[in-house]
Amino acid sequence: MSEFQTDVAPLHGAQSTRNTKSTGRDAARSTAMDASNFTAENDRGTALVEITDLTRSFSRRGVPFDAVSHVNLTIEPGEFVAIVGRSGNGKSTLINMIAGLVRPTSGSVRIDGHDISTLRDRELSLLRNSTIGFVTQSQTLLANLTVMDNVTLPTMLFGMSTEEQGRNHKIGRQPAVVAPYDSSIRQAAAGDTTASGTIDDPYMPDVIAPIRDAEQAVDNMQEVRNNPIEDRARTLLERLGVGELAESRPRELSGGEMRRVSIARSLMNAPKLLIADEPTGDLDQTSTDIVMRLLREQADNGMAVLVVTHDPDVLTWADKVYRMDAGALSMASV
Ligand SMILES: Nc1ncnc2c1ncn2[C@@H]1O[C@H](COP(=O)(O)OP(=O)(O)OP(=O)(O)O)[C@@H](O)[C@H]1O
Repeated sequence: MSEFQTDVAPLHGAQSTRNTKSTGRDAARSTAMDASNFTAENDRGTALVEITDLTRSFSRRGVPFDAVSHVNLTIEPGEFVAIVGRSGNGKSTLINMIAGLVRPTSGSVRIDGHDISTLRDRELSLLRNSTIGFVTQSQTLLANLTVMDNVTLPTMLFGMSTEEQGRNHKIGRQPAVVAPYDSSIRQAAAGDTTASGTIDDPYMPDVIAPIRDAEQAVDNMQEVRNNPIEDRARTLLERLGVGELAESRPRELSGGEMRRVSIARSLMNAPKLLIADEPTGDLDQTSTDIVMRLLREQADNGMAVLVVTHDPDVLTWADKVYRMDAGALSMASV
């Protein structure tokens, strides 16, 4: 077993989504988020993602059209799904609806047993922060933080103590950290005006959880030095081939390096569902293989992985490949 598997994989294995009963992560999460009336347990079946007859309409020059049209899709824990399709065919709109960033026109998205259309903004934010890791197509690292601070920042935003993090780590539990939803992190970085990637949607609710003491969280970064959270971040960065960049600033990184750092950040929370929009977009073959091997391992440890890609190399790692064509989703032959 590799060093990475020793240090990182047990976090996933210990709370495999194949076991959807209450886990240490659930307990820690509810404590840290004060969400006693909200659990992310999937008590309605085994599928982590259930999309039913999902449609999203936009209009262009006054003419309505379906960017996503009557899509049905189910993703089980441990399943690696890839979606391909030409530009403008609705892939990003679909994954943004799955992540709760864009409201459907009709149809439903059920994540981990919850119909997200029935959730209030705060509940949706909690579900997303506790369940989903999201790697966006655009770069969203915070320019005024180091790579290490970017990767560990999500663990700070809900204020779990270092002691608590260490306790959970020792027993193989997932610390109560938030999935790195890029916009919320961007907002958390006071004065950061360089990050991009805002999803501009008139129907998008304010689903970003209020970030308590975000600036203080950044100030408290030193507190997490030499603790299990930082160890995990470093292990992920090393696994992704960017470990030596931990103290660098994003402006010092290439596009492919930033992409890998974003992937590390998305995995910090060991989310039940990882959504990645073109995760290998800036990467050469070697780096693509490194990233895909890591994502494949996450799926093998129970994470549901959904990747949108134009990269044929990615498809060989997936369990299922779908094609998006004019908003309609169909199974693709690879
Ligand atoms: N907010 C919006 N308002 C109007 N039209 C939109 C909006 N967002 C997306 N669209 C349109 O919906 C269609 C699908 O866009 P989407 O970004 O989902 O495609 P995509 O398959 O992800 O493309 P790419 O591969 O280039 O990222 C496109 O025609 C796009 O112009």
